[in-house]
Amino acid sequence: MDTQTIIEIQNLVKQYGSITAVDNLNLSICKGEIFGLLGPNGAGKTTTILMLMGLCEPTSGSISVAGLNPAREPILVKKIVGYMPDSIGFYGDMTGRENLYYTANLNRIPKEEQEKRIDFLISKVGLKEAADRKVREYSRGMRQRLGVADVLLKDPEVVFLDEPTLGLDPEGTAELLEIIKELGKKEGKTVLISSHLLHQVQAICDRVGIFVKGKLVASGTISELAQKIGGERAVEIKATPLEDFPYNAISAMPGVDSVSVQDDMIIIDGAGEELAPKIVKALVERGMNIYHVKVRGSDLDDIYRRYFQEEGAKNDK
Ligand SMILES: Nc1ncnc2c1ncn2[C@@H]1O[C@H](COP(=O)(O)OP(=O)(O)OP(=O)(O)O)[C@@H](O)[C@H]1O
Repeated sequence: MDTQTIIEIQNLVKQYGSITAVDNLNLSICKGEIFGLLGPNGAGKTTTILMLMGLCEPTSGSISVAGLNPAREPILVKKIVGYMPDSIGFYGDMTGRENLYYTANLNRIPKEEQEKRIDFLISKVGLKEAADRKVREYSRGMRQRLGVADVLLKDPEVVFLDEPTLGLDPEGTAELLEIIKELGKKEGKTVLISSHLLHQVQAICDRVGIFVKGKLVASGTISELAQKIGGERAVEIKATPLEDFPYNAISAMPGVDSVSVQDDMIIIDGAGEELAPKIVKALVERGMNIYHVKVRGSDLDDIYRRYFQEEGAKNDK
């Protein structure tokens, strides 16, 4: 990945009266990175995105997007960023293609480029079959895919997606996530996704930032966050036949504190990420069938839960 910084946020604060929506945010995002802004409702994600686009003025602090200051140069910033809000408005009585032409004209994309670009994007988001149907007949998944095409029309360097998969069925979600992933990996676009759907974010983001009450309480890759918080260091395994499980051999492994069985799950306390492959190897060598392996604390759900517990505990003091 190109490690050139494209978004730089320093000491950013946004206050609405007595509410501090964004509280001293510092964050750098690299070109081509897919970054997940995570947090519950009201954590300050949307306010941050609006300030990055120059649609809302910071109370204090500084922002640079591709070298531009969104508060002072909002028109230039709007040329290089694309924004897909959580509910996108399309004209229902126009077709998907017509809606894209409408946006292309609004964005002053030269007429001679419009057809090629729109055809390309329609096929990119998998709407070839549906492009000439009225948008009011579209499913939510199709509308979201049209939304991605709409955002990409002006070929933005940075794409902001607010809760892009909200309300989609699993198939629609998987398709949309694949499209988003390609934006970063194949096209070098920088993508910021605001979401509270952790598994989806985990599947496609290079790094995530966890927001709680306007504060960025942690940021990094999933494994960095797991390390920072000092995971539970337990490995859980489902393997059969359970009676063949080599308790003594596994208990004797350096680092293992204890081995126990909870329902049909074997829990190996003390064993972290490093020991998991060795344990699996030992079981396979003994002819066991493995159905499930998880290093507890390494999952974004665990990390998220623990950050919230920590922040809750601080606020209770
Ligand atoms: N225009 C506004 N006027 C007053 N308060 C606002 C305004 N916009 C946001 N807020 C407040 O700022 C805080 C952060 O809101 P924001 O919408 O940025 O959070 P969010 O993390 O995006 O949440 P959501 O997931 O619900 O969109 C909330 O307390 C919200 O009520």
